[in-house]
Amino acid sequence: MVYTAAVSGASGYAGGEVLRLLANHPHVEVGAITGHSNVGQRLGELQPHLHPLADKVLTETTAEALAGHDVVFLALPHGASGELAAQLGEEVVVIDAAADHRLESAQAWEKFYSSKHQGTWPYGLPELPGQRHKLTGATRIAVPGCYPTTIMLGLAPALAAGLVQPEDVVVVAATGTSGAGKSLKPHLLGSEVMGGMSPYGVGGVHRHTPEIEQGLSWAAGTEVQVSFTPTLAPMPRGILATSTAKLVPGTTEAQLREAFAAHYDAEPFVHLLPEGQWPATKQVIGSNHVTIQLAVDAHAGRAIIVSASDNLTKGTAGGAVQSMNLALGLEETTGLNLLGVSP
Ligand SMILES: NC(=O)C1=CN([C@@H]2O[C@H](COP(=O)(O)OP(=O)(O)OC[C@H]3O[C@@H](n4cnc5c(N)ncnc54)[C@H](OP(=O)(O)O)[C@@H]3O)[C@@H](O)[C@H]2O)C=CC1
Ligand SMILES: CC(=O)N[C@@H](CCC(=O)OP(=O)(O)O)C(=O)O
Repeated sequence: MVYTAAVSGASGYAGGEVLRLLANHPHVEVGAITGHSNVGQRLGELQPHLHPLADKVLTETTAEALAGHDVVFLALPHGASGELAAQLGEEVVVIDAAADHRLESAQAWEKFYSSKHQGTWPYGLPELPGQRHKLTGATRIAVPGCYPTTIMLGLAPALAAGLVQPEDVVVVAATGTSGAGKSLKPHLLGSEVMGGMSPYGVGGVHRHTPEIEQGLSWAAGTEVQVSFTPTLAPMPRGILATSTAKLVPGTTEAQLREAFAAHYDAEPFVHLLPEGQWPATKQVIGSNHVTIQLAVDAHAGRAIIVSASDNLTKGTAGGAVQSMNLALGLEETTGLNLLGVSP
């Protein structure tokens, strides 16, 4: 069986990565590809690494252009994505990389996105407790943000097992520049980014904070409070998140390791590394993997959990294709790479 898929935002980073994965997917044929300022351009000029699709031309991003496909990937800025999604037929499977339908709380949405809440879709992170069955056969899926994917997968097993306290979770994470998209921004110029690191969105104001709290609260079965600080690192791709949480007194490292093993042993894309090995972005670049390692800081009474992902693969497009596979009833791993490209 071959399904047709349209990809909007095909000139951008997320859309480009969706196309890279679909070009190798045995059950998908790429149909319409759409853009905004790059309409009329050949894909080969915009995404030269996608040579099998080079002669496809970007058309205007409209509901009409996306109609007639089995699957539509939305890889557009939030807002534009929500507006378009509302015009798509109910029968088509819509996989949205943007944030418009991720948050259940209208209050949190309005606070962090300053626009009207559009409702919630099944959340495309099957490894989070309780989510996989909602994705099977779904026709609307909201793909998580890249930081939330990496951070929630690192913390969920500890919270679900009740081994860390839910009200004192602290996360500092570094991301590569592609997380900010392909459009020109002065703070992303090579001369600003190369050779140094800098924080941004400090003080609980980053819009991924409510998304991380939402997913971790689902996992914990109680409200989780997170202090999240993102930083920008001089690399094109990758996220490395260091999460710490106060241990429930008496919790041992062995108990934590058991909880992670129970959670992830059967998961193809999430791995607790062997003791002594630590996650590094280079090991996961280009793959749909999230790698995790943990330690107990007995002095501080905290669990330290480090997780790594490729923000464009598992953090966006890989998560999107994994979600599509579930929606269509395909093997979840189809078309997805299990190996990184290190070094
Ligand atoms: N980059 C990442 O790591 C992640 C991204 N996401 C989400 O994926 C989405 C795309 O992000 P990303 O690819 O990084 O961004 P880019 O800036 O790289 O790409 C944006 C794409 O959207 C198109 N576009 C811009 N404005 C409009 C509009 N008003 N109407 C229709 N199309 C428009 C652009 O077309 P053109 O170039 O032709 O103007 C381009 O194809 C965003 O919602 C982002 O939050 C989610 C997780 C991680
Ligand atoms: C470096 C950088 O700016 N990264 C972006 C990552 C956000 C993202 O890609 O996800 P959403 O889909 O939730 O917007 C940021 O911190 O906003």
